[in-house]
Amino acid sequence: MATPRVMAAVTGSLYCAGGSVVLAAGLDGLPVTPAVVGLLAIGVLSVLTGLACLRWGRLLGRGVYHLLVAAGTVLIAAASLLAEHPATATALAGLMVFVALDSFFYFAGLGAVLQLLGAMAGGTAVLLVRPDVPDAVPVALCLVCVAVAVVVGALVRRASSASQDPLTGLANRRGFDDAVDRLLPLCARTGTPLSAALLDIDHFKAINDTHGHAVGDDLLRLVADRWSPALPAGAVLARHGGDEFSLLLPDSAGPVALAVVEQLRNAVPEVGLSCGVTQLQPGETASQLMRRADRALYQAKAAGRARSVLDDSGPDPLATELAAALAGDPVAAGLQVHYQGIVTLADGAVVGVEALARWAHPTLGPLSPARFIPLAEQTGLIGALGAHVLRTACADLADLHARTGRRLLLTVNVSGHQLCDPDFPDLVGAALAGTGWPAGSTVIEVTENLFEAESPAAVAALDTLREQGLSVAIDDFGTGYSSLARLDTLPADFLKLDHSFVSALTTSSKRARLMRSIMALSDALGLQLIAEGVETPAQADLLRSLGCLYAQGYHFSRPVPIAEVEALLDGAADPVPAVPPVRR
Ligand SMILES: Nc1nc2c(ncn2[C@@H]2O[C@H](COP(=O)(O)OP(=O)(O)OP(=O)(O)O)[C@@H](O)[C@H]2O)c(=O)[nH]1
Repeated sequence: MATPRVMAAVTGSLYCAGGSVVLAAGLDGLPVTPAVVGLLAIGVLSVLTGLACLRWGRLLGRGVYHLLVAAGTVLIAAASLLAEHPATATALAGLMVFVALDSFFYFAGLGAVLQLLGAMAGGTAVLLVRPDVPDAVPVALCLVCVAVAVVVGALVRRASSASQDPLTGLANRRGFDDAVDRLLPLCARTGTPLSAALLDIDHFKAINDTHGHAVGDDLLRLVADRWSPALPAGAVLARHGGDEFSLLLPDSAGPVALAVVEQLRNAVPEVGLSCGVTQLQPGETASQLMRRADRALYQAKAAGRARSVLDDSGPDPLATELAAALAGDPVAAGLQVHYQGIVTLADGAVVGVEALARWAHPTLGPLSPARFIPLAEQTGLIGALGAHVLRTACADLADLHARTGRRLLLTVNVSGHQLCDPDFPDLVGAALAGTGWPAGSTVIEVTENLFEAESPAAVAALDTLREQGLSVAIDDFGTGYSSLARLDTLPADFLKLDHSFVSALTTSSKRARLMRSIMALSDALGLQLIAEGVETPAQADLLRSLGCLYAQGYHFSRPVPIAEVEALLDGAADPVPAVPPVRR
């Protein structure tokens, strides 16, 4: 049977097609007469109904489609009656074939037959009242409608058997997936609960091995036969595969679903069953729901089998809050951007800033980025968060430039996930264009691991960004496993030396020698080095003596809001405006 999405697409398309035919018939009948106006009105109404159906039809219940199909019959009959020429009337009555198609595609049994009879009666009646149409035409129309209905009905039956498990007669995995796809958006929209469960026969392989597959098959049939009549209304039971059954329970919250599953287990006391139950969480996809059911099933098995486990672990509430903050007003929700100065080691002058996401949570207070950045990565919110940081930072620095005349270098962290989004370069371009901040003063920071993963999409995005005039920095350099020999092939302009490397500088002479070598290497490759995590004057002095030009760290400045960045500029050791590092 067709899903709401398919019914919307088919009904919408057929209404548009039929409406266009009626419009063409109306325009053919010019000059304007009342009949022509009527035809044009029917045509326009049909096309508009079709477009509305294409847009919103998937939200409608099956009952509304009965009305839409019946309305189609009425509109076609009216158009056929209004047509001036017998050939036009016949052609328009021929659109009843659409009704025959819909009836047996969407509905089963009496509902389908009544719709078909209505179409045949309507088409026959309007053609019979016209003396200029031969009597054989309505007969032919009826035959064509019946033929279409029979063929469509047979095809639908065959297609639905593809969704059925032949052994138990239950839905198979495909049928179950179709049911989830149908019910999940409906429950999400109406806010009614939806629960899912996986029920697995314990040690079924041993039953097969000991008593043979025929006994195993009998057991599967027995389970299905006992369960089917015990299910609550609206429940969908499927054989998910092998000895695993899946159950979908609309209108049931997790604890209710758990009780239903326990009843099912009790209905077959001779069979050991492990079950995982879970309730749909807001914003969850079908695969996330079933993954949690699977996790609960695994827990039931791990706890010793022959039991049910309810997985009530919903998504992290902070993720839900982060999603809401990013979708609404991120600033009001406390999402901020702070800036850590990048200085020239020679004089301590601030020449750039790294933009860093901060979350001053309204109730929990300031949250560590280690708490919410990985969460954003896991939940796919990192793109929206990164876009917010980028836009804010560009606007803040453009504003700072307008007020002080100081053009700082802006570095922004970007994850592999963001880079692999094909729209990312356009998003960056829009942020720059929208704020007037120049590409030449912007650096995209990516971690070394990105290149280890050798993601071609990410590397291609970096190439595109560099073509747009931005620079690229390899962040946390020294923590990954990048071969030094590969450094010359990376699309990068800066190396940001990780703080763990910097912190060991003053305690290990080997590190200092290694540092000298890295500087020589990066110099030879045209990469500018920025030392991160400089926390003590000794580290700064050593880096300076080794010839390192740029650094950042608590020794120079902590990350601060934009309002305090100006003070960093004022407090710079050298009153001469600093020149930011540029791409070579
Ligand atoms: N009789 C029969 N056996 C099937 C059918 N489909 C799959 N199987 C068998 O079902 C068994 C499922 O194996 P497992 O998933 O390891 O199940 P189990 O032995 O119950 O293991 P646990 O679930 O961990 O207790 C396999 O031996 C399959 O060959 C079927 O249609 N009929």
